[in-house]
Amino acid sequence: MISQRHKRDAPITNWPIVGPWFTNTNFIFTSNPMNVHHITSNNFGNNGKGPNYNEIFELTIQKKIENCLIPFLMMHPKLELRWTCKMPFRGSPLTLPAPVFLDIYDPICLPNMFTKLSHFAYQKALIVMEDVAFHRHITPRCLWKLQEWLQIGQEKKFKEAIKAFDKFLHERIASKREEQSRCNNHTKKEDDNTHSDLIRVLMEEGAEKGKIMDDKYLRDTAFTLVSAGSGTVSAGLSWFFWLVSTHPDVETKIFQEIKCEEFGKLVYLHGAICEALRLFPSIPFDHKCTIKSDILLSGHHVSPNTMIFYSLYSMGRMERIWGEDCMEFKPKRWISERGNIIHIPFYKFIPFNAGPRSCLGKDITFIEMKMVAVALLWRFHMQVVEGHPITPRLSITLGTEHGLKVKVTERCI
Ligand code: HEM
Repeated sequence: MISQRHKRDAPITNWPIVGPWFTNTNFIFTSNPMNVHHITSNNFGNNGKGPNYNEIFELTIQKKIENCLIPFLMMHPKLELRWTCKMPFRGSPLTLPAPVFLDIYDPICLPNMFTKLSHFAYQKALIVMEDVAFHRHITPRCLWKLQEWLQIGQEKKFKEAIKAFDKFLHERIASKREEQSRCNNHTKKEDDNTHSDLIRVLMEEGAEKGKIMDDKYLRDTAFTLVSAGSGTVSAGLSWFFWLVSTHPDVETKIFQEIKCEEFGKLVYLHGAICEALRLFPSIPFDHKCTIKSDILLSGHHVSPNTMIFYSLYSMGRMERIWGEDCMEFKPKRWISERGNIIHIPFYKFIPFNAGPRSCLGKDITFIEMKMVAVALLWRFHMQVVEGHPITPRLSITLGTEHGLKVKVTERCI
């Protein structure tokens, strides 16, 4: 059972908030699934991200598991492992999206262990960018704009982080261009032992069409995918493992399922991942901004240029949506009597958002999370270290404030 402190079973609410003109505060907070359905899908055309959005956000999986994750854990038998960083699975061998998309070396990854590389700087830069973006949501625009102009405080850190992340991406692009020209000079394709990754795929796609993809296009695409897919998956994995380690019955059932079923049929594991993302959605809140005036399905009138905030975190914990056991981690709620996954519309199960602007990485997320869960739970038993505080961390992504501390023991299988 999850702490009642997080429970949100108050009536489905809509709160309009209008502040003084100079604070640019014209918000509505809603947790009504019908309103969310209306703004994300039915009346999608009327709800953009708002004029300030761009300012706010200036901003071969199997191989990876086998070469990095498993060797890392096997090297540390009876390991008491603590992912001390704020995002436990970040900067650890489990940070998959960037290595997969950008073919970067991972210092912990065998055989790169002894190579001196400091690519984790890009992860730190991403965390700073997310924190500052969160601040921009809760600070009056005139204040953070002033900080930006004076280049002080959070805004100074933001500029430095963007610069560091850009440097990292441009280095990757330059190295891929070099690799490509080396390959072009080779006549035999068999000699090509370079890896396939996002940048290379985009370059090759351009070459097939007779185009050269410019650095800006490559940088922007890589930036979107790495920033959207890095912290979200790491946060989802952290909460998933915390929930599984604190619910031994669930761990046993997942283990039994992995033993008996093929990867594509892991229904109970799928339910457990949905439950983890329901209770701890990696992106805890979202917003839209109206273009023209509108009437929400709850009957509320909204004027143009109003920010409508909806809490994905609260909506995952509401009795009216999920029933009396809404605070329980219950993978079974996702499984029908016939043993299939129950489909729940996205405006109710909201972690990936709903409508045309929903997450493009949903399918890859389930594949990644299942692969990591199978690889780890099959070989290792994880036990959360008692007394270590587990508190959600407020940012654009919902990490754990003090990291996750678990004792990892190899199973006898
Ligand atoms: C636990 C994992 C994930 C969660 C919970 C999640 C959640 C979300 C949410 C809530 C949005 C909407 C954000 C908004 O309205 O501004 C979004 C958008 C997006 N996500 Fe994910 N995401 C996850 C993983 C990923 C991964 C792994 C990728 C890439 C491979 C990805 C790529 C994207 C992209 C490109 C968008 C922008 C879509 C658009 O604006 O049209 N996501 N995601």
